[in-house]
Amino acid sequence: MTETNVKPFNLDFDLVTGLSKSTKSTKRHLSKMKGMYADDAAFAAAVQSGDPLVYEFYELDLPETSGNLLFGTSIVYPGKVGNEYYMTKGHFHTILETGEVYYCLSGEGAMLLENPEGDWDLQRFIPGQAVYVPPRYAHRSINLGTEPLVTFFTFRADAGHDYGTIETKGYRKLVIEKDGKPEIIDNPKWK
Ligand SMILES: O=P(O)(O)OC[C@H]1O[C@](O)(CO)[C@@H](O)[C@@H]1O
Ligand SMILES: [Fe+2]
Repeated sequence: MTETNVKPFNLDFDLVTGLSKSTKSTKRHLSKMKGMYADDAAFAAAVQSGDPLVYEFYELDLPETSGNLLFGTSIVYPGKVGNEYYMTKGHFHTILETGEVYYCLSGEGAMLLENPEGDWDLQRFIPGQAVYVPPRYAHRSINLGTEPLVTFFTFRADAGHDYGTIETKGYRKLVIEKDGKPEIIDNPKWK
């Protein structure tokens, strides 16, 4: 398939659950996130006792060209590993200069962003709020509530996902629960 012969189509995404009846999601269980949470003992215990589903999202089968847009929902379930909220792995785009847009449909949480130059930011997700991920920023969604955090995203189809940097270096910041409230702290594992 080329960019020019993709036909118009539509897909359903539930506004509350984020799930689609017409296409299959990609699921990430906790065991796929080794080393990403600060508390290794809490991580191992949670994997041992059932390896919970942390998040799922939709990956469209479109040609990965600069003229196409990939889109779908991302659903981060509520929960914590130790005192750290459930989150996505997070990634830079392989083409670092490509941005992305997220729009929160339900739940509450935040997007943690950081660029290679060391700037970082936490943008709040509440239903109806859009968050812009500028070029160069790694992005990770975090569920800070008690319901699934559902966002709709779209980005240039050739952007690609660079997980390596986050897997080896980690994020500069973490979001943990302290006295019942989210708090941003330095990541003790950041290299
Ligand atoms: O790529 P991660 O960090 O595992 O998180 C997946 C999310 O990121 C995206 O790749 C969009 O940036 C979606 O496919 C999905 O919502
Ligand atoms: Fe992305």
